[in-house]
Amino acid sequence: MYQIMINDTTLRDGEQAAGVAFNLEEKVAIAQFLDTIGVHELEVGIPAMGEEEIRAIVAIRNLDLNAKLLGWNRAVLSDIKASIACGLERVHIAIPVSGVQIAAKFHGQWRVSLQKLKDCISFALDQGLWVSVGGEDSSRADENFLQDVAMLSQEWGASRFRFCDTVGVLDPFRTHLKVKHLVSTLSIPIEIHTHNDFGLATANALAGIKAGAVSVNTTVNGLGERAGNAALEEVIMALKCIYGVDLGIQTQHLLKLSQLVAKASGANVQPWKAIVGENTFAHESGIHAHGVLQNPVTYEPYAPEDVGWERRLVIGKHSGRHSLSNLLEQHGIFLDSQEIQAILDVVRQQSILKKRSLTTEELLNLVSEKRYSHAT
Ligand SMILES: CC(=O)SCCNC(=O)CCNC(=O)[C@H](O)C(C)(C)COP(=O)(O)OP(=O)(O)OC[C@H]1O[C@@H](n2cnc3c(N)ncnc32)[C@H](O)[C@@H]1OP(=O)(O)O
Ligand SMILES: O=C(O)CCC(=O)C(=O)O
Repeated sequence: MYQIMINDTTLRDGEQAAGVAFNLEEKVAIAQFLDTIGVHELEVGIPAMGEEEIRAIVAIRNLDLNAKLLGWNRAVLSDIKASIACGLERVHIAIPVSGVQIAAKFHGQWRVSLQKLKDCISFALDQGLWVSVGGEDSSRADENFLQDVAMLSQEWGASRFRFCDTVGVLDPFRTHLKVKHLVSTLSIPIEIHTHNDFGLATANALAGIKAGAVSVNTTVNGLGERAGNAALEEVIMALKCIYGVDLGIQTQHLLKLSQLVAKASGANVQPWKAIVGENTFAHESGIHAHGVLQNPVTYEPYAPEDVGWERRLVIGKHSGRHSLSNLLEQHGIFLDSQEIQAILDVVRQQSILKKRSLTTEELLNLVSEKRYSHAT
């Protein structure tokens, strides 16, 4: 596969998640972290939002990061001027391309909106900026119209075109078809931007990449509009482990990054969230724990350290003898199989009553209450 670039939009589309508002320090810390681990490009925000946003973007720009920085703009000249005021050298200009969006936002006047796009690209180029164009709602657009807008963007001087599945309605097969078609007709690179309304954002992002997109938009934890975007950590790890494509990103820090963004966004990730959820390397079920004790590869697709986790064996309703003995032995407690089974029976009852697994302390108390501690 060709060189894939991540253009992370946690600081733009991620922050658009309803109820999320990063302050300047949080935006700076997230940008710095993303840069440190080697993310190639950051969509840092929307300068047109005004003073506060501009201050944060300027602070990020002043960090002199390795990552390229991109400002998001509408096809509105004052937006581009705001990006310039931030000192950004790269601007992304978005334009709706579906019938439904053009009707609702531009009263159907697609010629007017294309003229605005042309004027904005031309103005940005005159100012020496690098320009990317986004086809908002590309997935629902008429294919010929989308093609025309992309070709015109290229002709007018854009250096990249973003294919957006704005409301997350594609599946990987249709994503592949649509992106492949664009890739085969344009000479500028394609970026894929996907949403998770049907839980397919990461799969669709990968399908876009397979079809030839060389840049992919992600957000940490999949944060973003409605059901969110393709998650940075999922795209990176899927590319690495499923396709064997190493983006050169320091994946061992992905968990810490996730925690930083969860805190700043006030949105915790669910325990079963791929890569960064707290259950990712937690094994309770007896059959799984037994397998993992023999060889972790039985139930782990990659090593926990690869993303910053440690493996956890959890004792609860579904545990079996092997993991219980293993845990007790780590505390110097050696029981025979009858004793282990008796403890397991109580563990099951207590887990149901407490509606959770048992802590190590609870388990050790249980053993001593049951007077098995003599077996040490
Ligand atoms: C799919 C996406 O994620 S797109 C990104 C969406 N992100 C955001 O909206 C977050 C930040 N947005 C904001 O702070 C504000 O919406 C602003 C500053 C951009 C604009 O604010 P306001 O001037 O108050 O306008 P408001 O948000 O109510 O309406 C949007 C306006 O932008 C226009 N617009 C929307 N998209 C585009 C576009 N791509 N190009 C040009 N104009 C556009 C709309 O037609 C509407 O114009 P109108 O005021 O002439 O009717
Ligand atoms: O950049 C664009 O064109 C729009 C990006 C976006 O957030 C979307 O379409 O969901």
